[in-house]
Amino acid sequence: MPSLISLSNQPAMRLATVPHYTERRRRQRSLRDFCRKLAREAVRSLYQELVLYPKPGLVSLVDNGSHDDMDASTFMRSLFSLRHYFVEIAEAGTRGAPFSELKQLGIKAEQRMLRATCGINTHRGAIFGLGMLCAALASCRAQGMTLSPQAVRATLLIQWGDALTAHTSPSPSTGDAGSNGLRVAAHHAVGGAREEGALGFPSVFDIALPQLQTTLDAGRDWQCAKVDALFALMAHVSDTNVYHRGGNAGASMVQARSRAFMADGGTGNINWQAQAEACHREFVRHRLSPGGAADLLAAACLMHAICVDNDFAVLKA
Ligand SMILES: CC(C)(COP(=O)(O)OP(=O)(O)OC[C@H]1O[C@@H](n2cnc3c(N)ncnc32)[C@H](O)[C@@H]1O)[C@@H](O)C(=O)NCCC(=O)NCCS
Ligand SMILES: Nc1ncnc2c1ncn2[C@@H]1O[C@H](COP(=O)(O)OP(=O)(O)OP(=O)(O)O)[C@@H](O)[C@H]1O
Repeated sequence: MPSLISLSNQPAMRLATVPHYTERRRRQRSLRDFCRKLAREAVRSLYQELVLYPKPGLVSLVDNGSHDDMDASTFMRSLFSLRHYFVEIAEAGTRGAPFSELKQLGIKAEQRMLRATCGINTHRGAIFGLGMLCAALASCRAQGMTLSPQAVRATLLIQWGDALTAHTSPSPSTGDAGSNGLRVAAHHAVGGAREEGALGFPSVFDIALPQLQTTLDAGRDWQCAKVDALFALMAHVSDTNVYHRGGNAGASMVQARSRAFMADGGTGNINWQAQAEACHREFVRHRLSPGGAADLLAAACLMHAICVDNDFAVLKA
C-alpha cells in the first residue's frame, strides 16, 4: 500500500488534497447546478403562462386568442428551444458578463426561437425579461447574496442598469433593426420592454409578484393568482403589442377592462370566470394581444418560484 506521501507527490493528488482547490471545484459545480435549475424554472414559467386560461387575447391550450399565425404547439416548440439559452445567460451572469455579451446570447436565442417556430415571434419579450432575471439571479448567487426580490432587482440595475438605459434608444450601429416596439415607441411615446428593463422590471417586482402572493394568501389557487396578476399587469403596463395592433384606442380598452375586472374583486368575484372569458372574447374581436403582459407574468412566475424555493416572503399588493 503506497504511503499517502508518495501518492500526494502526484500532481493531481497534490491539487486534490489542497482544501481550497476542492472548495473551489465544489463551488463551481454548485453554481453550474444552480444555473441549470434556474433554466428549468424559466422554461417552466413560460409553460405556466402558456397553459393559463382565461388569458384575454392570448394563445393558450384552449384557443389561439387573437393570433392566426401561432398556437400552443408553436409556443411549446419555442419554449423548448430556449432551454439551453437560459443556462448560458445564467452562467454569463455568474461571471458578471457585460450587457453586450448578454445581448448576443439573446439574439442567438431569438434565432433558435425563430427556427423552432418557422419564423414566428413567440417569446422575444420573454427572452429579454426572463433572460435578464436569470442573469441577475445567477449573479446574486455567485456573489453569495440572498435571492430576495429586492437583491435581484438591485443587482440587475447595478450590473446592467446603464446598458439597459442605453438600450432604450437603440441605434442602427448596434444592430437594432426596426421592430414593432420601436415603431410604437416612436409613434406613441411608449417605452415598452426596453423601458421596463431599464427601470429594473417594476411591473414584475411591484405589480405582478405582490399580486400573485395576495391572491394566494386570500386562499385562492395558483390559476386564480396568475389570472389576477395578468389583469393587474394589463391594467398598468404600456404594452407595445397592444399599441402595435390596436393603437391608443386598443390600449385604452385593455387597461379600462382590466382595471374594471380588478375593481370588481378579480378572481375574488364569484363571476370572475365568466367576466374573464367575456374579456377574452372582446379582445379577440378587436384582435388585441397583450403579449407584453404575458411575458411579464412569466417573469413574475419565475421570481415567485425562486421566493418559494428560498422561503422569501413576497410583499403583498
Ligand atoms: C427589448 C426587446 C424585447 C426588444 O424590444 P422591442 O420593443 O424593440 O421589440 P419587439 O416589439 O419585437 O418586442 C417587444 C416584446 O416585448 C414585449 N413587451 C411589450 N411591451 C412590454 C412591456 N411594457 N414590458 C415588457 N415587455 C413588453 C412584447 O411581448 C414583445 O414581444 C429585446 O427583444 C431586444 O432588445 N432584443 C435584442 C437582443 C437583446 O438585446 N437582448 C438583451 C439580453 S436578453
Ligand atoms: N400566450 C401568448 N400568446 C400570444 N403572445 C404571447 C403569449 N405569451 C407571450 N406573448 C408575447 O407576445 C408576442 C406576440 O404578440 P404579437 O404577435 O402581437 O407580436 P408581433 O409578432 O411583434 O406582432 P404581429 O404578430 O402582430 O406582427 C410574443 O413575442 C410574446 O413576446
